[in-house]
Amino acid sequence: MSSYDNLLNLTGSHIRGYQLSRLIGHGSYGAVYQAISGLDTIAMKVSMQEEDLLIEASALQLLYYSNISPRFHFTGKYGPYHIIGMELLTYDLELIRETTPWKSYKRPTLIRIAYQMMKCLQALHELRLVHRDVKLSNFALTQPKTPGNQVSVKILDFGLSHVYADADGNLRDDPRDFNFSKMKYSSYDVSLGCDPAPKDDVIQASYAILYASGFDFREKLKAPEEILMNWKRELIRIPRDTLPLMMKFMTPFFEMVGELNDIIPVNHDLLKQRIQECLPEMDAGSALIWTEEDGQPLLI
Ligand SMILES: Nc1ncnc2c1ncn2[C@@H]1O[C@H](COP(=O)(O)OP(=O)(O)OP(=O)(O)O)[C@@H](O)[C@H]1O
Repeated sequence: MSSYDNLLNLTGSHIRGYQLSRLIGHGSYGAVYQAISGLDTIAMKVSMQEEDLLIEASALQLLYYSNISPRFHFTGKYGPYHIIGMELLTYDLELIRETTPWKSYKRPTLIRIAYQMMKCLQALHELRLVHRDVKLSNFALTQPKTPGNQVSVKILDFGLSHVYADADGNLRDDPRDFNFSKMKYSSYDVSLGCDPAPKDDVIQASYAILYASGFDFREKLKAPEEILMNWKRELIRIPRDTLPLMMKFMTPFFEMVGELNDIIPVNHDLLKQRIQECLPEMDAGSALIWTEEDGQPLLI
């Protein structure tokens, strides 16, 4: 058995001058490790899927200066695996939601998270990139900055992303030919069979925001196809009546999400403005702070 037989067993391996020190997590085809070289600690994604990993690497390079995705360091090979070295983030937003006592974010935190999610999508879409796999666990926090422990939200996992248009605006097909209509958390249009467009990233983000608020989206996804489709349609058609009680305060945002279509480009600035209108007494664009309360990590 060679030293790289098992993707999940690479702790201790030396790759590109880094030693893999801890398995952070794994997805369907790859694993992410923490890797250390002297004082430098990074994240290393190791995967069997060459094509998706190369697409992820090029997306991260394209986004390098936008500051909304992990900073790209390098890409390469290790035995049968393809690797990406990138900035190490801390916890993803789903993990934090799960560890809070009420399994939800409080309004002022939620509003700032939503605002930063829109900033992430704005930067992507301005580079004609669609993410196509937007969910709460694909957003993660940066390492806290001193002084003040400020953190920001970055977007992860570009394996399913796609540059949807060239510089002249001509639409580009993805030869990988994924079937996004089968993805449970696809937007209504995509569930019907339409190609995912920027507005569908925003709609998926609106589901992630609902989930972050404490709404049991995971349970909703288990509902029979017809009921789920009906809910997705009603959420964009009449958000005021479809939103759960605790989320009615975000109606201005959801109403605007409901008006999005594939003809008029997404106006991210207006979406951010709508998020701000949902909780006027607080600055939605202000920084998130990572702290501790009774020994428990807390995001405020
Ligand atoms: N740069 C990073 N810094 C810190 N953690 C990361 C980084 N990139 C990914 N992770 C974490 O590593 C884990 C695995 O990520 P990965 O993107 O491979 O799979 P996934 O999103 O969990 O699953 P899937 O591939 O099925 O969507 C996740 O928990 C993710 O939060």
